[in-house]
Amino acid sequence: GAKWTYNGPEGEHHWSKHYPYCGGAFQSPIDIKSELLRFDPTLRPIEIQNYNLSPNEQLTLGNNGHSVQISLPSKMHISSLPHRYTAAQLHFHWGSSGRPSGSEHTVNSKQYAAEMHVVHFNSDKYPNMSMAVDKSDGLAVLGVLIEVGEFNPAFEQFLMFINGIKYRDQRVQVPGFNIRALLPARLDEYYRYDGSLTTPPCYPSVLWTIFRNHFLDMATALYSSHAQESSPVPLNGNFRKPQLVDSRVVLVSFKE
Ligand SMILES: NS(=O)(=O)c1c(F)c(F)c(S(=O)(=O)CCO)c(N[C@H]2CCCc3ccccc32)c1F
Ligand SMILES: [Zn+2]
Repeated sequence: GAKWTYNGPEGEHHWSKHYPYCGGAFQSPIDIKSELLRFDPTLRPIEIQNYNLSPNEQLTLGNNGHSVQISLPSKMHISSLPHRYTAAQLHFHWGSSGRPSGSEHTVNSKQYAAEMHVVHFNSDKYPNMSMAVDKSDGLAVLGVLIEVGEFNPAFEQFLMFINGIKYRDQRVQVPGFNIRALLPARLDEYYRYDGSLTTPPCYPSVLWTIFRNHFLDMATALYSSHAQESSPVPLNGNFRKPQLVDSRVVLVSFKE
């Protein structure tokens, strides 16, 4: 598709010119405000399968010019939703040196240092991500709000390789590790709402599950430009601003 960025003439306020859904309803992220919350006792703890990957497995860590992503094996999936949602990839959103906070979702307007998304597709109904990405029951994304705090060794499992993917379209193979360790201890406390991809084409196809915050120390220099480009463009501030909630309600699995 057309180029898009987080700032400037192809920034988020212009996305809807080429990607109409970006100007539509059910958009993500949102500011998760206390007054929107409705306790739902039917929300079960998230159950995930095969997240503990062996070091013999190779994962592809890549810089796609919009984020750092790790491709995930299809044995990883969420088993507690009405359909099986199979993992496709995980990626991050973060701030910049000038604006250190870079989470997409905010809680009562508090923006966290960063946010991790583990993207899954409904493999009961669709053969792959491409077929699922624009269907209303197509995707389920697990979101982790990340605070800068004591170092989490699990992130080190791939951060040590990040110098190999400084530029767009660079990829490296990294040994598998326990992806579960990137998620918070409690998978029973989360916010749940119907939303969208937070990047173009912004399809309203995502069942969002946002866990409470997490600790992480993530710092390194990445670029959204190719290695051969003379003037490197830093890859940072890759977060979209909160969107209109309209008449949506955010369900919550825990009492404040
Ligand atoms: N915040 S978000 O909405 O979860 C989100 C991102 F923010 C994000 F940057 C990406 S991206 O890295 O692929 C770069 C832009 O598409 C994705 N990719 C998804 C949706 C697009 C198609 C596709 C195909 C295979 C695997 C993953 C994906 C994304 F879902
Ligand atoms: Zn994301």
